[in-house]
Amino acid sequence: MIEIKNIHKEFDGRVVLADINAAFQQGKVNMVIGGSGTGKSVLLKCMIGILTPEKGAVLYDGRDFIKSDLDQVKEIRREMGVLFQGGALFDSKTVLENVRFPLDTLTSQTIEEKNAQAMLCLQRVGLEASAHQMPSDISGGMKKRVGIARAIVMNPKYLFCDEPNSGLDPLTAVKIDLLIQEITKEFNMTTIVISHDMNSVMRMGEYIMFLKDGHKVWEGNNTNLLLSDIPDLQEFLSTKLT
Ligand SMILES: Nc1ncnc2c1ncn2[C@@H]1O[C@H](COP(=O)(O)OP(=O)(O)OP(=O)(O)O)[C@@H](O)[C@H]1O
Repeated sequence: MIEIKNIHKEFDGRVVLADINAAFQQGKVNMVIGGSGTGKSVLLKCMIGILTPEKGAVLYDGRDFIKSDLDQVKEIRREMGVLFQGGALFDSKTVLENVRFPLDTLTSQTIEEKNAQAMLCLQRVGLEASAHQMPSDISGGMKKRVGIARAIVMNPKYLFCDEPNSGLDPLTAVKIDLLIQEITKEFNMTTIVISHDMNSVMRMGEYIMFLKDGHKVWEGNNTNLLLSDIPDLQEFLSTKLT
């Protein structure tokens, strides 16, 4: 489980996250939704340590990430997998080398062990046949799957996905959602997905947090989302569902 407590972040005096609290459950797909510029990515960056909030705590199974010493920060970081928006693959590396990259930088395994582990993850996402291709030679959906394989190569406890469906056609988006759902259950991970895509939210949002202007306005799940009578949420949904 990941808990965030009173996360407060500002840039040059402008508040972009105001006292955000949430508990993201293990074995579930937890989603952060909201309009553009409402603080979703800043929240994710505060959680994975790219940004430091002015106030608040991020607890990884009780371990306070922000207050941790360097050794514990490293330990928690090794337990995180991140699927960045756009995939963030290295163009000059093959698919296999991209997936192997975390193992190359964070482990002392032999090359054979690392290749075997990377191939297992590529098999898991159905891309073993593309191991030796370059990112420029594969489709957008395949790139996302490579990004997922790389995110899970260290057997993470916590998986973060920033807009996993952006730029994908609807059919490929469904496949990526299913894959994220399946691996969340398979590895019992705490998965956090940032999304704009209401189809995706309705498909897999077991816990959903709605942000508006840096405030948490609503939380719930995909069965009670449409029943909410919160005006800000209704307005957001009306722009997405029409
Ligand atoms: N490094 C930064 N310096 C200053 N302001 C920033 C920085 N990063 C984000 N912001 C501001 O913080 C606010 C929240 O941004 P954020 O990227 O979290 O939005 P978002 O909800 O993820 O939007 P989108 O869905 O469009 O990606 C925005 O007003 C943005 O301009």
